[in-house]
Amino acid sequence: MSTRKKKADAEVAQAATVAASPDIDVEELEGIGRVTGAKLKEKGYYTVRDVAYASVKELAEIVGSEERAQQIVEAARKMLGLHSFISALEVYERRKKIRRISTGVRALDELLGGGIETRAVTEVVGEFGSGKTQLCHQLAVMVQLPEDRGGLGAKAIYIDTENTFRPERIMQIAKARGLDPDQALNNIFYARAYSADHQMVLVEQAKSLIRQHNVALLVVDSVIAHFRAEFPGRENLAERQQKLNKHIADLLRLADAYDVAVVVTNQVMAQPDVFFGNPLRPAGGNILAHGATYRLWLRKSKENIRIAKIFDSPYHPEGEVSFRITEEGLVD
Ligand SMILES: Nc1ncnc2c1ncn2[C@@H]1O[C@H](COP(=O)(O)OP(=O)(O)OP(=O)(O)O)[C@@H](O)[C@H]1O
Repeated sequence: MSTRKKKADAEVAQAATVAASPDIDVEELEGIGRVTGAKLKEKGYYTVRDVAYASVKELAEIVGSEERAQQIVEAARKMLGLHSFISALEVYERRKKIRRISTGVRALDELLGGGIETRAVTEVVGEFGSGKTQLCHQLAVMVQLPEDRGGLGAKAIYIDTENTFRPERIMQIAKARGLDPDQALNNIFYARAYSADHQMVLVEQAKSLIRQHNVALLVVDSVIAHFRAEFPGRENLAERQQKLNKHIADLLRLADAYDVAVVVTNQVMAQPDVFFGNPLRPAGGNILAHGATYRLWLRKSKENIRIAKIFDSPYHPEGEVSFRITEEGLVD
């Protein structure tokens, strides 16, 4: 395993442990030592979270020095995934490491600045039949192509929540792109998610697959279906949003730590205030809006023509392009 993957692995495992159990005993903190752990507990700092938000000065009185207190606070914040400031240069360097997967549609790639990005969560939104699942199938093939043909020579993981995955369609698209259809299927790890909890567990399991294989794409089609079904109505909205928020945060962490492109599809819902702009809005509202790095809206035009538009992106000018869905997949 490469050092990069090992480091990512450790960070994600840590974050996952914390997410699963937010009240981790302060003694679990790396390098804390039993004596210091006991002292902290004596003074009321029982959990990693207590320490992460503590004042360095107050902790210094317990652990003996400000330097040691600072180390402890930083370790706790790291364990909780509470990253602090980084330089703008580091932001720039990180952005340079982003890789792209071609969608197979030149106009769409141009709109996306070269293709679907790794280290990001791309949300594909659209009405029934707008082509969301078709795009996911196509990407699961495109990622396998060599770099000079728009791919990353890598495998894909496909989490299917509504039983819409069609291996025959993958074979068709693979063939059209010059890949061996059986091999193309073999390069896709597939799982059907039967509930929201199962879906979240599958994301955990996806991490170990990514560690073992060269995976550069994770698809969740559709990301919100189980959450909507299990937490219906306004009375369950808070719980649903909270759970969905955790799921999206987990996907974002995975994308960033493992240099993977995460693509989630989302349904659109009618909104009550149809007189103010678009009568439709993506399900899950702000959770996905804040979580997803990019939002791509697909719309059915006439016959097999589809319109794609990016919205809510800090990096891209809003614009739209059209493409077709044919036997060969998505084409210009
Ligand atoms: N082999 C094919 N040849 C041509 N067009 C196809 C083919 N397979 C699918 N399509 C087109 O794709 C459409 C289905 O798109 P897709 O399943 O991606 O929609 P979706 O946005 O995922 O919808 P939903 O929300 O229902 O899952 C079909 O209606 C058809 O127009």
